[in-house]
Amino acid sequence: MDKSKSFIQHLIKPFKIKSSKDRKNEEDLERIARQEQKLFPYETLVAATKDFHPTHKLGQGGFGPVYKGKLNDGREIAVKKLSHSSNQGMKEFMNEAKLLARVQHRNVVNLLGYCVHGEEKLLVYEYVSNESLDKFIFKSNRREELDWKRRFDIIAGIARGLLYLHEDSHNCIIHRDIKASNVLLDDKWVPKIADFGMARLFPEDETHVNTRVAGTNGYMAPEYVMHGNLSVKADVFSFGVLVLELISGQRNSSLSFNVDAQNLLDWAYKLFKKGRSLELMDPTLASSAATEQVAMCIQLGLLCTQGDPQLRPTMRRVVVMLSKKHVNMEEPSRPGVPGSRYRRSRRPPGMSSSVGTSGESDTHTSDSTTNTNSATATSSATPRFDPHGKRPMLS
Ligand SMILES: Nc1ncnc2c1ncn2[C@@H]1O[C@H](COP(=O)(O)OP(=O)(O)OP(=O)(O)O)[C@@H](O)[C@H]1O
Repeated sequence: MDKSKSFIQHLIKPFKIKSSKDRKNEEDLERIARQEQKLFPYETLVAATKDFHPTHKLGQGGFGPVYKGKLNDGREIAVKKLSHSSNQGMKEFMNEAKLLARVQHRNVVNLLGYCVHGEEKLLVYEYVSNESLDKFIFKSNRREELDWKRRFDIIAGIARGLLYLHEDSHNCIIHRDIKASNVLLDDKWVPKIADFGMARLFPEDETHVNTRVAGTNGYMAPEYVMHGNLSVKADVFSFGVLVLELISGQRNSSLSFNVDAQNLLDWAYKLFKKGRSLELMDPTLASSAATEQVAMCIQLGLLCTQGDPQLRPTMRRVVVMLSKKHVNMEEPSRPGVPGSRYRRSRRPPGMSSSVGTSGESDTHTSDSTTNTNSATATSSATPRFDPHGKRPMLS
């Protein structure tokens, strides 16, 4: 009986007059479908940025100019026009962008979608209203805006964002370019990691040489610079450098005062060994610092920048350490000598793209509980090159 009733209801359902609730549901579904598509019409971006007007330009990065825009629904966006040096085909670009647009986390700059127009390729990001971290920590007139609590929360947020990219997003994403200028701050000082997955959008072939220039930066893990061995531990190294920069207000690549050390890592290690870590601290933090927490973060920064990638903790362990009041931490060994970035060189044949999807050669396995080797660094004797454009020139 019940069965036949439901059969009849099923038959008459399509003929029922739609209620406003039904219509609303349908509209919602359409909206969700459109959002899922993540494909922005070019005209929408032209209107949002006032035809890419120079006054809307936020800056020029290595991948092309970035413009601020506002969508009709009021959302603010940042539109990155990829330079034509990306030799990726349209279909591949759309596939990769679609994949990256699924990467969503509070501590990464979310990619809202993408657009293709003729030869042009564009990425549409959520707009992050405050500036990048480097504009605060290295500028004497802005340092005070970041007291210790804010800096600690920023460290913890970046750690969570990186953990997500490494372990919790659909594919493992090794960022490769963690640095202060790639962390944007929102109006509540929440840190957002920018520029993840760019290597996926800029694959190279042997005939294509991108002229992206990157200067010395002091963030790159030595094993990556020297041997092209890429693993999540390269990001852990860069994260460690960033932690020590956030605490000291000094750039690793250029200490602004005279100390008996080659760079910030070396200085931090020497102070740590003498039991005087806190001397590393930015003087503007004196009144707000929780000294025990600062000392813990210095030790954490040193653990992350150890020369041996296998000794560096995973981001999962970093997040755990940061969430505890008291942690037993290992004694850090000597820091690695950070690498510099030079003009991109050609990629050797057979090198895969950067996101560590399974089956690619830049793979890793993350050990989420221990501090032992979680990186399966590539062990080829031939140096391998990062298709991001930040390559060492080894010859
Ligand atoms: N989502 C965003 N919201 C707000 N501003 C942004 C956003 N993305 C980028 N910007 C700004 O646009 C400018 C260019 O950024 P982009 O990331 O392209 O290059 P960069 O970080 O300056 O250099 P590089 O490409 O070498 O990392 C920067 O000033 C950055 O702060």
